[in-house]
Amino acid sequence: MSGVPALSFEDVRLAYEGSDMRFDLDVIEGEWLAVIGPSGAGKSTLLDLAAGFATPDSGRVVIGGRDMTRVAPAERPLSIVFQENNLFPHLDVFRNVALGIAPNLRVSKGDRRRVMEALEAVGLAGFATRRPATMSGGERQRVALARAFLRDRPLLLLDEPFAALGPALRKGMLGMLKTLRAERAQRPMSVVMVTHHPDDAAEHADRVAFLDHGVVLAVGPTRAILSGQTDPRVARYLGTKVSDP
Ligand SMILES: Nc1ncnc2c1ncn2[C@@H]1O[C@H](COP(=O)(O)OP(=O)(O)OP(=O)(O)O)[C@@H](O)[C@H]1O
Repeated sequence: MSGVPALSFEDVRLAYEGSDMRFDLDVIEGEWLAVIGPSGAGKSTLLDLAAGFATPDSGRVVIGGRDMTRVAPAERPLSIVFQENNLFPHLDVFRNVALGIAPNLRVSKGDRRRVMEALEAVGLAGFATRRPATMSGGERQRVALARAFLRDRPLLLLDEPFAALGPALRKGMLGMLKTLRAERAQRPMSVVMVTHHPDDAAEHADRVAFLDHGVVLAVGPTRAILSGQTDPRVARYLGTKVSDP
């Protein structure tokens, strides 16, 4: 896939005890890239490196054409949604979302309107004064999505944010994400989504990167990668049989 990279890992190396990682990967502006691979492959670490929660031993992390390798997480032009613990438990839903645009929680009238619109967009119009502990997992993840979209950063990192939800709810959440993203088609948000569900990748991703043992073993168009035909190691992971050419 050609185009301007929104995020590049340029020979990024990181060694933890027992695992060596080395990433070379471009995420193209406006694409939805799914990251799949076995447990321990380095998928979350890849996102941590992009977000600045991990610092490479060598190599560069470039976001929007700027070297961000040593830039603090808060200064990076991206949002990240994790599987859980995205919200501050002592703040109500309104404040949790408002943090996306007003880190000191000094909220103008315009901000207030935008927060309420974001909550409405994720179907949580009546939830502004609720605390996260009183909500379901799916509702909490919708709050996190509302905040991510309100922040309006060009890059959205998803670390299995819907993994703890049932299949129908997960599908619904991904559909909502797709809709929210389509609403700003003139400023496409690049998405990097770690998932253990190839079906989710098949439905939403433009491309898939397959990681194993800390390296990107295969990357390419979703259908080609998920067919298992491009790399037998992907086929083994997916449990698919590769037919003879
Ligand atoms: N902060 C850390 N300190 C030491 N080792 C780490 C750290 N973070 C990750 N690792 C190790 O790096 C390797 C990759 O971990 P990572 O969480 O990125 O894998 P993953 O592909 O996301 O796995 P899973 O699908 O199980 O979430 C693992 O061996 C893990 O133990």
